[in-house]
Amino acid sequence: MDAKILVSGVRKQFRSLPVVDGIDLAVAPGEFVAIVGPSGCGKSTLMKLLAGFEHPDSGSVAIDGQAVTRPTPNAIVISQHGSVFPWLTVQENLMFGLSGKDQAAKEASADHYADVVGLKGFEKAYPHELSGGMLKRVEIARALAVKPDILFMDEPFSALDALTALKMRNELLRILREERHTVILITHDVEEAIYLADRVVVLSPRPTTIQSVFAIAQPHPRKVSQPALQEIKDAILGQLGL
Ligand SMILES: Nc1ncnc2c1ncn2[C@@H]1O[C@H](COP(=O)(O)OP(=O)(O)OP(=O)(O)O)[C@@H](O)[C@H]1O
Repeated sequence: MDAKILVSGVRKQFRSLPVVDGIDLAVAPGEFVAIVGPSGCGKSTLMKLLAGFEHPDSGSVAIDGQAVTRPTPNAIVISQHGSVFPWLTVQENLMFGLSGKDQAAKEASADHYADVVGLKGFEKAYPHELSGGMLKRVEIARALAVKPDILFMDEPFSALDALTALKMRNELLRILREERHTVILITHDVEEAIYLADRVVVLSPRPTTIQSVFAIAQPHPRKVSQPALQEIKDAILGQLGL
C-alpha cells in the first residue's frame, strides 16, 4: 500500500544547532503513529516538518505522493497551546474554517461535530464558560469538522488533568472508529502512546533520529497493565534511558 506520509532522509538545523538528523518514516493510510523522545530532542520540529510549517534542509516529506512545501488543508495540527477563539461561541468556532456559503449547512456541520465530541447543548456557549477538557473538545471538533485526512497532534492532552486526559484518549479512539484519519501523535506519556497507537516511534536525543520502533498489535480497548503491553512499555522506557 502507498504511504500516506513518506519521510525520506529529513534533516533540519536552526542556525548552527542540528535538530533533526536524518529521519526516514512511512506512515500508512489510517495508521496511528505515536512519537516519543527525550525532552528537547526535536519532536515538535519533526511534526512541523511533516505538517509543512518548517522546511527540511535536506530530504523530503510527501503526503499522498505530493511533496509537502507548505501546510496543506487536508492535514490539521492540534497543539498543547490551544487555539480556540475566545470571542466566538462553540458553534462559531466550529464553523470557522468551513468553506462554502451555505450558513445552514455550516451550522449543521458544527452542531454535528459538537455532538461527536460530547458538547451537545453547549453550541451557544463561549469558551470562558467551558472547562479545560471542554475547550480541548472544541479544538478537536474544529479539527474534525474540516474532515482532514491527517491529524497532527502535538501533546494535545498535556495541559489537561489526568482524569480528563484519560477520558479524551477514549473519546479520540471512539471518534477514530467512526471517522478514519491518519494520526501522528507526539507525547511525553509512554502509556498514552501504547494505549492509542499502532506504532510507537522512539526518537534519540538531539540531533534526533529514529532510535527504535515498536508495533502494537493488541486490539482496542487496551489495558496497559496487561503483560505484553507492560513489556513494550518497559522496553520503550529502557530506550529512553529510564
Ligand atoms: N524556530 C526555531 N529556531 C531556533 N531553534 C529552534 C526553533 N524551533 C526549535 N528550536 C530548537 O530545536 C530544539 C528542539 O526543539 P523541539 O521543540 O522540536 O523539541 P521537542 O522534542 O518538541 O521538545 P519538548 O520535549 O521540550 O516539547 C530545541 O533546542 C529548540 O530550542
